[in-house]
Formats: sequence, C-alpha cells, structure tokens
Amino acid sequence: MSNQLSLGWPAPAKLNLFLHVNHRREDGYHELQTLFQFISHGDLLDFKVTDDGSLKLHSNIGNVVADSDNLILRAAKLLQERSATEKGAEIWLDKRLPMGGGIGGGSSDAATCLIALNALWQTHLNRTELAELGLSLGADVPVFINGLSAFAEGVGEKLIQVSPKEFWYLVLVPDVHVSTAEIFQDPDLPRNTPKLDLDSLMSSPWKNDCQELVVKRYPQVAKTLDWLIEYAPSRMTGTGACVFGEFEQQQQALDALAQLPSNMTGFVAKGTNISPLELRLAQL
Ligand SMILES: C[C@@](CO)(OP(=O)(O)O)[C@H](O)COP(=O)(O)OP(=O)(O)OC[C@H]1O[C@@H](n2ccc(N)nc2=O)[C@H](O)[C@@H]1O
Ligand SMILES: Nc1ncnc2c1ncn2[C@@H]1O[C@H](COP(=O)(O)OP(=O)(O)O)[C@@H](O)[C@H]1O
Repeated sequence: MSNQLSLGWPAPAKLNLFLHVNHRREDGYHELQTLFQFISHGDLLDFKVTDDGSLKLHSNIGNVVADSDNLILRAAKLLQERSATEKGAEIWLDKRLPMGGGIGGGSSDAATCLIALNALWQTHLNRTELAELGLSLGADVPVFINGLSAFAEGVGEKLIQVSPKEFWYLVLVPDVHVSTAEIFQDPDLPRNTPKLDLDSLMSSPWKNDCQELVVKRYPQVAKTLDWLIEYAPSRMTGTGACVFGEFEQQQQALDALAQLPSNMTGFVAKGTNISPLELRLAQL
C-alpha cells in the first residue's frame, strides 16, 4: 500500500437523539446517558502513505485549527507511537461539517484517521485498542470507531449497540459557537436526571438536558429551534448549537429546508445505524 493514494474515507456526523445528564463526578466530568446515531453527511478524508514517518495535513478550509491541536494529526501521531510504525502519511481533509456544533465532526475525523491508517499502515490494532486510543482524544471518538449506533453511558465510552429508527433529519446550524466546557460548568445545568434502564429510555419521550439552558443563553439557538419545531419534532444535539427535526420522508425534510429563511443554514441527511465508514472499510 506504500505511497498509494487511498481516497474517500467518510467521517460522518452524529446526532445525540437523547442526552441525559445524570451526575457530576469528583473530577468535574459528567455521567451521561445518550443515544448516538450517525447521519449520511460528513467530512471526507484522503490518505497517502509515506515511508519517512512524517505527518502532513491539507484542508479545503486552510488551517482547521493549529496542527498541534488538530484531532486528525493527534490521532495519527498516537497510532504511530502505539504501533511503533515507521510509516507516515499525507492527509487531505474536505471539511464539510460545522465545527463545535454538537455533531462530532472533530471526533469523527479522528476516528476515521485511526481506522484508515490502521488499515493502510497495517498496524493491526483491534477495534477495542483503537477505541481506547480514541477515548484519550475525546469522549465521542469510541462510538465513531465502533461504527454502530449506540446507547452510551459513563462519559460516552460504555457502548451498547442499538438500532433506532432511521429518520430523515433537517439539521440546522445556528450561527453561534457553544462551548461544551462552558455548558457543563454552568450552575443552572440540570445534572440529576435519574439513570434509567435502556428499555425505559428507548420507550420514553426523548429529550436533551442541555437544551433548556443553551436556549436560554443563546437566542440564536432559541430562534432556530422555534422555527424548526413548526415543521417536525425537533431537539438540540450534544451541547449544541445544532438542532435537528425528524421526518418520515426525505421530501418532507427538503420541503422544510426550502422554506428556511435566508439568515439560517442547514442540510438534510438520513439517520444511519451503520456508519458510512464501515462501508468504506469493507471496500479495502
Ligand atoms: C456531551 C457531548 C455529547 O456528544 O457533547 P458534544 O461535544 O457532542 O456537544 C460529548 O460527549 C462531549 O464530548 P467532547 O466534545 O469530547 O468533550 P471534551 O472535549 O472531552 O470535554 C470538554 C469539557 O466538557 C466537560 N465535560 C465533557 C464531557 C462530559 N461527559 N462531562 C463534562 O463535564 C469537561 O469540563 C470537559 O473539559
Ligand atoms: N479536525 C477537526 N475538525 C473539527 N474540529 C477540530 C478538529 N481538530 C480539532 N478540532 C477542535 O475541536 C473542537 C470541537 O470540534 P467538533 O467535534 O466539531 O465539535 P462538537 O463535538 O461540538 O461537534 C473544535 O471547536 C476545534 O477547536
């Protein structure tokens, strides 16, 4: 595989179909219960394996963040260290997902990088080992490595496979950045939703415990959600700012998108319980 281009590795976004905050731990992190589903919209990565150990990232939007902070380069470096491979890579990122919107673009890029380079470098780590590496980069990385929609507990690392209905979603992207750390530090965040068993959670109405607070703090999120809720059952994903409405048919979601005021942005995507990354991996 050396020095060959390997094109079209998807890094799909995720939605948190529900998100419950159960408890703040001694270390400040929060115990969550959440349901992750992938959607058919994401970033795309291309790779060229090199023999000199160097790592280089190019992107359609220039510097995504400083190289030392970029989750793609951090993931590649971790895999090099863990496997002691002497190989390197040139990586091209086609960034399509909004950053910091609660749809997991950075985490998904990191997961795709780990899965793709593990295959291309032939470093032979298994999924559990890759998920462990990924967790050190972010709480949402393991679910992207696993590649299956999942119910998650802990800080997101304890995963149980589930298959929620694959709706069509209209995802709206409010023009505001919501910091995950800031929301989890806010004294007004409710953090006492009782832990429930999976069957009860799947059959109760789904909610996001961060939504009320984010809506209160960020009028742009409130306005966007108010608009969307007229068209479909709608909620916020993660700690925001993105919100999603669920539709039975693609056309219904597209019709709503066509009505979107010019000062709002969004896209239509399908919920998918198997990550598009799995399908790409199977093509090798
Ligand atoms: C809550 C979720 C749900 O998907 O939100 P989104 O980021 O997707 O919006 C994620 O698990 C977020 O994971 P991730 O984005 O990796 O969070 P991190 O960077 O690890 O955490 C940022 C900060 O948020 C707080 N934090 C994060 C996760 C958690 N379970 N409890 C916390 O208290 C911590 O203060 C941490 O320093
Ligand atoms: N490759 C990357 N893509 C996006 N964000 C990245 C990347 N590498 C590092 N980051 C940083 O991670 C933060 C969270 O990214 P992202 O996963 O998009 O947010 P969220 O989890 O809220 O959807 C960004 O604000 C950015 O500073």
